[in-house]
Amino acid sequence: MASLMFTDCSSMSSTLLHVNGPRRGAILFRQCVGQLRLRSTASGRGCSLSIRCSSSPSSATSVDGKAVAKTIRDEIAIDVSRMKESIGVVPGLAVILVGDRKDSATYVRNKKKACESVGIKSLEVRLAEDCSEEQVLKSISCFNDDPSIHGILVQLPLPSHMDEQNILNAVSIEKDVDGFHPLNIGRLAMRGRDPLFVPCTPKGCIELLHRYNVEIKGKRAVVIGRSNIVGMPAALLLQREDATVSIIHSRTKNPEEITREADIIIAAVGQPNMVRGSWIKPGAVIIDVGINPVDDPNAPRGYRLVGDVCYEEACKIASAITPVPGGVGPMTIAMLLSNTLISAKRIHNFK
Ligand SMILES: Nc1nc(=O)c2c([nH]1)NC[C@@H]1CN(c3ccc(C(=O)N[C@@H](CCC(=O)O)C(=O)O)cc3)C=[N+]21
Repeated sequence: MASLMFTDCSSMSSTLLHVNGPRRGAILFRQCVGQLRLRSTASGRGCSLSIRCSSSPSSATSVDGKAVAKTIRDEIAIDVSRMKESIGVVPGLAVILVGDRKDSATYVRNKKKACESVGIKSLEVRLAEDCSEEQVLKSISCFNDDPSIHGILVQLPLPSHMDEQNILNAVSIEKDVDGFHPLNIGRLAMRGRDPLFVPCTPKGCIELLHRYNVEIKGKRAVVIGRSNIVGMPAALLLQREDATVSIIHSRTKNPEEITREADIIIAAVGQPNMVRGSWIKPGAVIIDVGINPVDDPNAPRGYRLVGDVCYEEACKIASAITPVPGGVGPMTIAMLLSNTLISAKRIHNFK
């Protein structure tokens, strides 16, 4: 039983914070700057809580990644048909899937569906779990040379007998729509330089902040997690947007204390409900990248998805938060389509 202590709700004062919904009018949010009494019961992975508060607690805006992703797909579809009509080129994405992980197969299917929905051509190569690294490299090389392919994605994780670095390095930097090539990451890290592609998930996180008019410049941002594909590039992107950035990882001594300083939190660790209400500064904006399956016998699939942030606690303290599912996940796929379109436009010099 964890107990989070805020005291005396009746002295709660509030300031109004402006956050705009995507393409909607301004919404006003109550930023709770007073102290609340909050008791939470942490049982296993779930987290339930009860707030005893004399006035009703403020509730965060749900940052609707699903809706924003739909808007972005519509924008992309318009550009794709404009390109096809004026120069006869259809953007093409190649996806390489090695092995038969169920989750990977689902993601790849969703990417394919998303491509179809905007008119991007998609090609899929499936290789057996026990195929050789050379076979993967050969597929990559084929797509590198294929002028009808503008983006190449190697679905991760790869089987353990393969050298991921070796394989990601083989993708032509001009077609690296995942943005995982070291040259792209290096350019992302350097001032005055620009990568050809920004990794999809971090790009989706920043896009959500932009579309909800969350100011990043001069704000304190905390990224929880330092993976090559999300945490690290997310921190680099926030820094490029002039935030003051801290990165929290498994060896950080006082993660809760540091996170509590943040105006913007990007959580990408893969630990269900790790970030609790007590970690959050009132009024903070939270982007939850975690997509963690937890057993739930009542759910149709036998499990449900939860984020890295305890949503029920966080939504009472934050000013805005992404749900899981329906937050960052759909944005990742929308950004993959965006990167594929950017690539095709660049290769064909189409504005
Ligand atoms: N080379 C590579 N690039 C990737 O971008 C990549 C990858 N490998 N490997 C796996 C991860 C994971 N990933 C997701 C994309 C969309 C959702 C998504 O749309 N999720 C839905 C829920 C889906 C469901 O209900 O199962 C949502 O959050 O609303 C999730 C996860 C991309 N990844």
